[in-house]
Amino acid sequence: HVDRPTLTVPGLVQIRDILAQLEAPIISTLTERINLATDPTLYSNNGKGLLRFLEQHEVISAASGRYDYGKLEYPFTLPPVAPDVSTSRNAFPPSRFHQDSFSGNENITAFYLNTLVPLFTSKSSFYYHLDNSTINHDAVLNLDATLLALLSHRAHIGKIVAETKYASNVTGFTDLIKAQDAAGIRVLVTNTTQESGVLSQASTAAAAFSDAWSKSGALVPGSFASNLQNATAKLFRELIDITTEIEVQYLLQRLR
Ligand SMILES: O=C(O)C(=O)C[C@]1(C(=O)O)C=C[C@@H](O)C=C1
Repeated sequence: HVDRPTLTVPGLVQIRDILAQLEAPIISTLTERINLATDPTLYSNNGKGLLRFLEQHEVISAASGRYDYGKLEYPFTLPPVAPDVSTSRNAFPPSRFHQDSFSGNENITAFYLNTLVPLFTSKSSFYYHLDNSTINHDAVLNLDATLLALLSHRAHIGKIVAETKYASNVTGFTDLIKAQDAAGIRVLVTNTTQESGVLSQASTAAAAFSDAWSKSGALVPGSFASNLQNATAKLFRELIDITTEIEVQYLLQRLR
């Protein structure tokens, strides 16, 4: 992969801005999805139907370059991008992005199916059908696909968080990487003050979105605001954990 471009990662302050800017689109999509009635059979067999839907869409997305090297977008159903290998002709100095082989998408899918989908309890739909059916598999799956892609992108920003943290503490990380000390790396990348800020901003955004939907005249059940708040809290707690795992796995492979 010598022909891969040399991509330099931004600093931590800028990357945290990028993470913060993804909160509104994520909670906006969650707001739409939580207001559609859900047929649970859509997610049976470990989400087989959802994954089949994703695969058809991801084939089209891949053709437009969505999952190319350095996009920080990773498909749920297609083969992963090959990892980088450092050689003397193709070196990876600190701050140069180094593709690893880990994907957090399996964790994201499991969380989505087991924790988030059960919170999609709306009985009504904003699609009006003359037969009074609230079922709209395609609209539901499209929002699932949009939301999953956003969650995956957000979590995989962890790869560049990891790179920039490595670049600012090369000696500290090198020994841990050589020892393949995942627990030690996890301690070094974790910042609980930052986590609290992320969670509180997500909570503020969820309140703003439920407010805006109600004030804009959308049809919402009485439990909408608290359901959205609850789903958002669970979602961002999990996103931070998966982002952290992606950071750790990235660093374990950083010196390859
Ligand atoms: O901002 C960081 O330092 C990150 O590593 C990102 C992030 C997050 O997912 O938002 C993950 C782990 C840290 O404990 C704090 C925040």
